[in-house]
Amino acid sequence: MSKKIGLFYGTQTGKTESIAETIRDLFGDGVVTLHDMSQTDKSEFDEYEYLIIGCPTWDVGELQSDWDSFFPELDSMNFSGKLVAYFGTGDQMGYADNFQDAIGILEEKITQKGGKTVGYWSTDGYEFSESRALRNGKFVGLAIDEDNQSDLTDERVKAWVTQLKKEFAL
Ligand SMILES: Cc1cc2nc3c(=O)[nH]c(=O)nc-3n(C[C@H](O)[C@H](O)[C@H](O)COP(=O)(O)O)c2cc1C
Repeated sequence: MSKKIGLFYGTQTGKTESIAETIRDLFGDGVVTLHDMSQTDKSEFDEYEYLIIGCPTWDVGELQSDWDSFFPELDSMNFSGKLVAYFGTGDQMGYADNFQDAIGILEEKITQKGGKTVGYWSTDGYEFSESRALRNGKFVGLAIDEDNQSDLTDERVKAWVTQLKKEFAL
């Protein structure tokens, strides 16, 4: 296995895809390969020991549809030995009781299948009521809100990528 990072994302209206492209660019040439879950086979995960998982929350607390279709496949996959970082996009005002649930759902399953989570993210600066993405008071990964806080996106993504470079020990 190489020290390359596979970034697997789903998107409905393009916001998560745009963040995925920014993350790829910030890591620099040839480090991150993007995989759109609308056209991804589970064997493609085998190529990486470093993974970034991107998923927006849709339909009030649900996975984006491509991740939703793929979800049962995770049961037959093995993430042992892999470091896994998560990022989501969501709407903390419109869906305050389900903010970023999707990355919480994916992290729970992938951790059960042996993945080790990196890239936890503080909840400072967000206002919401409930989220399945919380672990010990932090988000399981980067929480982006393009609907209400797009002005903060660039600095959040930059800070998180800097953090990940250390946690992935690249
Ligand atoms: C019908 C609908 C349901 C949504 N449900 C949630 C939700 O439960 N939690 C959340 O955080 N965001 C929710 N959102 C906001 C989206 O996750 C957000 O706009 C996201 O950035 C879309 O990403 P995409 O463009 O990559 O699909 C919802 C948006 C819509 C239109």
